[in-house]
Amino acid sequence: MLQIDKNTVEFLVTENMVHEVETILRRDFPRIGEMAGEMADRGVDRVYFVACGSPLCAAQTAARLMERFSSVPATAYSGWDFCDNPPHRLDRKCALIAISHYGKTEEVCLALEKAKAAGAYTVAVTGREENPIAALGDRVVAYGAECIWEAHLLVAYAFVLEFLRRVAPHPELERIAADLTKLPGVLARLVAGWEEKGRALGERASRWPFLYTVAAGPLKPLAYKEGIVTLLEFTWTHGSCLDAAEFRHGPLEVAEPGVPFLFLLGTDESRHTAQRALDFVRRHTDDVIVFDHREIGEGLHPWLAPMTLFVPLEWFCYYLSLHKDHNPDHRRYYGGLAEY
Ligand SMILES: O=P(O)(O)OC[C@H]1O[C@](O)(CO)[C@@H](O)[C@@H]1O
Repeated sequence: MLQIDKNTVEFLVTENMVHEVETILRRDFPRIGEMAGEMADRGVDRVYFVACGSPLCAAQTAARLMERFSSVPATAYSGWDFCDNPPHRLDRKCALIAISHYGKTEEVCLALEKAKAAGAYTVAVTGREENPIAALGDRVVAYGAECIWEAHLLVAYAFVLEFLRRVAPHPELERIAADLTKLPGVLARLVAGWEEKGRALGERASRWPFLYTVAAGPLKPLAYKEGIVTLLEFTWTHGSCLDAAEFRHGPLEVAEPGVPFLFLLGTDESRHTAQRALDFVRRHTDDVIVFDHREIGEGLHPWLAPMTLFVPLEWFCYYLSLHKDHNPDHRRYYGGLAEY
């Protein structure tokens, strides 16, 4: 196993996570509430999110939340997807929320500029006020955190919860908002309690040549983030992300000994869909790891599972990478190291 000082690894965001989450809940939710008020006042009736990689997955989760509990259309686009084929409807009654941690991702900046030029209400969500994207939108949320998954999810959820509270209230959304106050405590216990389990599971998975990540419903974007963005970019582990709802339509045929799977289980209505795929897989291979919000989420609302499950996954991926003798901060190509 690679020996490195975990305090020097940027990939690992567990140390300040709880404090960062508390700060976003306390400081940014009221500010986002004001922006949501502006959106409501101008009659916004459609929301677009634009981002790439991990922030896109957070945005997809929030867009799904909005569509689940309201009739306000919400779509999350990857940057070039939005720029190349923008939605037909893009006007002053649309809001576009662009998320980019460093605020330099070309296609996210371009999408924001296009939306602003078309008259939409635009918001840049970024790590720091001085990042380039901050100057491009009507409003900025500079969350000042390194734990981007939790930060992006919280900020995107805040837009959904605060906007819908004003234009289309729903009791389930108030339950989610109430449970968000309990999130820091749950995250603190997961950060403290999961390092050793994550290490053991990471060691086990480091012996596998690849990994299929499977989830359903609100956990699908997290499964993509972990199964594609994190496993490929940070741990250099081959793999793919599979939709449990589609598992019967192709993926089930490859289940056999030696084919490893990682399952994310939620407590929302889609649990039975993921459970069914898991039950099938377990009949054909022992190489299965399961992360379950029912076991770790201390009863938090099912739509907070993407936030709780991230912590065991973070420890798991960190130790998977170390057990493969790979520093998760190390890149070969990304970030200008190779022409792309
Ligand atoms: O949030 P930013 O700064 O736009 O960066 C997005 C990048 O972050 C990642 O999600 C993680 O490095 C990449 O996959 C993606 O290219």
